[in-house]
Amino acid sequence: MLRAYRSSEVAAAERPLIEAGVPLMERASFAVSTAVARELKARGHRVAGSRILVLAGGGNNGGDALYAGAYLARRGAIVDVACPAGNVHEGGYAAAIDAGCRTVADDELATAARAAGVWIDGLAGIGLRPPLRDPLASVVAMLETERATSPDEPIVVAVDCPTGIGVDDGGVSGPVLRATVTVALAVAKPGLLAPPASRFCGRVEVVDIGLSVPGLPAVAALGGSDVADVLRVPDATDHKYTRGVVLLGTGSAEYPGAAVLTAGGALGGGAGMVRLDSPDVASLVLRTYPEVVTGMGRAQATVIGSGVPATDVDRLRGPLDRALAENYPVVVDAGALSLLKDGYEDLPSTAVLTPHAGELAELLSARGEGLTRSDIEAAPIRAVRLAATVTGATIVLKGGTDVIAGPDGPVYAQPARSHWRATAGAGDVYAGLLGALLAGAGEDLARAGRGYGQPALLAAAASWLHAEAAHSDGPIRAGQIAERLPAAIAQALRG
Ligand SMILES: NC(=O)C1=CN([C@@H]2O[C@H](COP(=O)(O)OP(=O)(O)OC[C@H]3O[C@@H](n4cnc5c(N)ncnc54)[C@H](O)[C@@H]3O)[C@@H](O)[C@H]2O)[C@@H](O)CC1
Ligand SMILES: Nc1ncnc2c1ncn2[C@@H]1O[C@H](COP(=O)(O)OP(=O)(O)O)[C@@H](O)[C@H]1O
Ligand SMILES: [K+]
Repeated sequence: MLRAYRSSEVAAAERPLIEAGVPLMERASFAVSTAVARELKARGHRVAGSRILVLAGGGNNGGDALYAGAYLARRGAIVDVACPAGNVHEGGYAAAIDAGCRTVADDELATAARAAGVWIDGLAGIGLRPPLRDPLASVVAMLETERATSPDEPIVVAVDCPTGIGVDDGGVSGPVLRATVTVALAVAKPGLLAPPASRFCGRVEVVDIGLSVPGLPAVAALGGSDVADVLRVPDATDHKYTRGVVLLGTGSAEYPGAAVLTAGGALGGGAGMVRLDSPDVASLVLRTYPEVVTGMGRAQATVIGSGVPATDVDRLRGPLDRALAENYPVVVDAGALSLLKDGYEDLPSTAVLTPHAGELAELLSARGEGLTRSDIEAAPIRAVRLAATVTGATIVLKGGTDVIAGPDGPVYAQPARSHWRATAGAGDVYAGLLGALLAGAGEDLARAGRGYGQPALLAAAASWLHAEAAHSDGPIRAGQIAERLPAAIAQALRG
């Protein structure tokens, strides 16, 4: 699991170590120099003879970059050092000069940038309060143009974070220096995991510098082994009912395929049994999935709304109210989200809402929170937290990175592995899959009560599996994502 902590929490955890003389900066800069060497080697280059540009701001982030430059110069790299902030970390600068680095004047920066195959971005780290001010703002804008137009794009290694991102809120409010790889010191930071900032980070590598940050992370991203920990694997005592029954109120005469796709998601996600309560589309679903049972009945999780137009959702009130009354989990997707615009003031965390940004904007405005779709896309962490607080429910904001929050606990940010996933019906598969994971835990969730954080964790696990199943180098259909879910589950369980 990648765990991200806010800059104030990192700074508080650092303080006693720094006071005790623990050489955090030496460790950080050594890790950065190792990352640079690894990037060079991966492209068939050696450190000796490579041209490297150190971009050093006036804070400790600049210090890390300068000491890293000194290590690399001692290994034979040709290292230029630019300090465009007007001030500089003195110890780091002295070490760099001592190791043979060359200082670049401000008017030589563009030329030095063009000549270097690697840029080390130490302009600002967790001490930055965006938006970036001049002179750094213009320097970053110039470097970004240089990077984007260069025939040989440089490898940009960001120290701790790409300069310019909102480290704590994941926002982007000015120029940002896009990274190839971000070397996160000790722990990730929210902006490294959550969009839009995470889109500027490249690969995120967390390096151990002997600093641990206590408490729950603000943002987390599950890996395969975390998913394996929460999956319910059947044993000799299980039968279809204990594994979890998913009831689907999905699909309609207008969008019949959504019922097929949610059923595929639930079956592929390991449901013990799938029941379908959508008479209009039952024969279509049975043609693809004869395993599905039609009609109402007991279920440990309910999925409603996928492929049901808002004009036809009244029939879903029954299953929704029953799930809420019995405290069983319910996934509220697509058209069914419109049911929540009136009433349903205080939902439990076992109600999991799966909007895209447009649907979340509509839901929030119906609840008196005037956020537009673009406000939500600019600040998804804030939007899901707000929506979870306002509704009491667990929120899955679907997109290139799924951003998930319950009424408390961390926000989960689960990235797509391929953007070919953005295809019609992929969300229906997700809703069915999530239904299966929730049904597997349904009895426990029903017992645990309203504010329990597990639904958000299960939604994050569903996002990981969905991303894995949708991983593709070319176009993929939603139906194929459903078919590949069993392999994704097996992959998580293999570790
Ligand atoms: N505290 C420590 O000893 C350690 C910190 N580490 C490094 O230190 C970094 C944090 O260092 P600092 O707290 O010195 O801060 P930073 O170096 O991240 O940033 C502060 C600098 O940015 C400038 N700045 C802030 N907001 C700005 C804005 N909006 N526009 C333009 N300039 C702006 C400040 O004037 C200051 O020069 C971490 O990200 C990490 O790289 C590591 O060396 C590990 C140990
Ligand atoms: N840019 C993107 N890259 C990867 N996945 C995406 C992107 N945008 C959306 N997705 C995913 O595609 C699916 C779309 O779901 P949704 O908007 O409900 O569409 P539909 O109703 O057609 O299924 C979600 O699982 C979402 O996470
Ligand atoms: K940086």
